[in-house]
Amino acid sequence: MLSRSVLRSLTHSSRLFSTSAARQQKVAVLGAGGGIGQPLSLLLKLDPYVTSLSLYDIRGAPGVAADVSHIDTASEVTGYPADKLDEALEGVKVVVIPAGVPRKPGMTRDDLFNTNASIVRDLAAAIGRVSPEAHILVISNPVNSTVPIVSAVLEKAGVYDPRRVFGVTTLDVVRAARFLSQITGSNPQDTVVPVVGGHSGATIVPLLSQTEQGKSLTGEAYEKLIHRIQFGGDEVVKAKDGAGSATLSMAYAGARFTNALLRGLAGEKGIVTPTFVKSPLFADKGIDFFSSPIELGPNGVEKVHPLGPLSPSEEKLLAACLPDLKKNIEKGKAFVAQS
Ligand SMILES: NC(=O)C1=CN([C@@H]2O[C@H](COP(=O)(O)OP(=O)(O)OC[C@H]3O[C@@H](n4cnc5c(N)ncnc54)[C@H](O)[C@@H]3O)[C@@H](O)[C@H]2O)C=CC1
Ligand SMILES: O=C([O-])CC(=O)C(=O)O
Repeated sequence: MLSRSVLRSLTHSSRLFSTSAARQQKVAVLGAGGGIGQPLSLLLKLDPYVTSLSLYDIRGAPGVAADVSHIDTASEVTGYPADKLDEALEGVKVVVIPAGVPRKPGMTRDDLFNTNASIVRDLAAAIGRVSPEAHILVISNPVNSTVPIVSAVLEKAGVYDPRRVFGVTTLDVVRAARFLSQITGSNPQDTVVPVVGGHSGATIVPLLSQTEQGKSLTGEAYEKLIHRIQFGGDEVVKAKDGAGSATLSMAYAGARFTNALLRGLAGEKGIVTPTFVKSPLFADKGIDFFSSPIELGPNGVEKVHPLGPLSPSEEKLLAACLPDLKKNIEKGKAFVAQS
């Protein structure tokens, strides 16, 4: 079991905009014109920790910015067209990246690599040049590879701080809470499931044994729930039938993670949530990025929490996760090495 205080923190950190802002920050969204970018920009406009919102896309960001800017919260909103990336990044403390193509039915997240790897690489290079101290929140898939890509680009540029690069895996946590609560009848807001590993299929490892509501689930009910959490993205891809993947639930998850980070940066204590970061947990197996509950603070990552005791089923899930994750990470690194 994770310690009581970590579990309490996970619960506390699973609220969107739960407190009033102590310190505010400039936030940029790269890919703001897209299916995730638009509702994410809307939700960030509502976040009291955001003082200024910089919306960039190769298509449509000024229009989204004009629209969102009419909402009656205090933050300033500016839209930047394709040729104004550097301006969009000036002075930003947090950059959220949902730029890139989404899946269509029949595709894996890894099938997006060929298009999205270079998009993310080029955006990371611009961040490294213009706002090297920014915290970078990567949504673009495949997250298991795009986070190593961003990290390697910053490393090449000599500005890498592993405490400031995050893969956003919050949607897995959101789905786990929702799907489990549908079975148990619990309130999803109080149903906090640590989800660790990576963000695709078998690399997504939900730790139901560590939750009050999930620990007694066994047999077919357990197997079905694990499958649903691991392949929740496919449900949406199938239902959208060629029109993309999760956008609205992802915008919610992205806004929630951004808010958690902003609260940590502002000095709030006890902000703990899973996110895919440079991690020592499986570094001895050559896997140096991993998602586990992370404590967020003024410098970004303050503490990487261990996984805690796993059930025999979770040990099996972890064993299946690690080789896939290793391949995804190595693919990202190799891409930058060859660029
Ligand atoms: N981490 C996660 O849990 C999730 C990740 N995703 C991923 O998020 C990404 C975006 O998904 P959607 O918003 O649905 O796609 P979308 O196609 O609706 O939007 C993507 C946006 O990125 C923009 N874009 C492309 N190249 C760009 C560049 N170089 N600079 C700035 N903007 C650029 C496009 O113009 C478009 O507006 C996909 O890779 C998807 O797989 C989606 C859901 C969940
Ligand atoms: O399934 C996809 O391609 C988008 C995604 O990452 C998710 O919804 O978890």
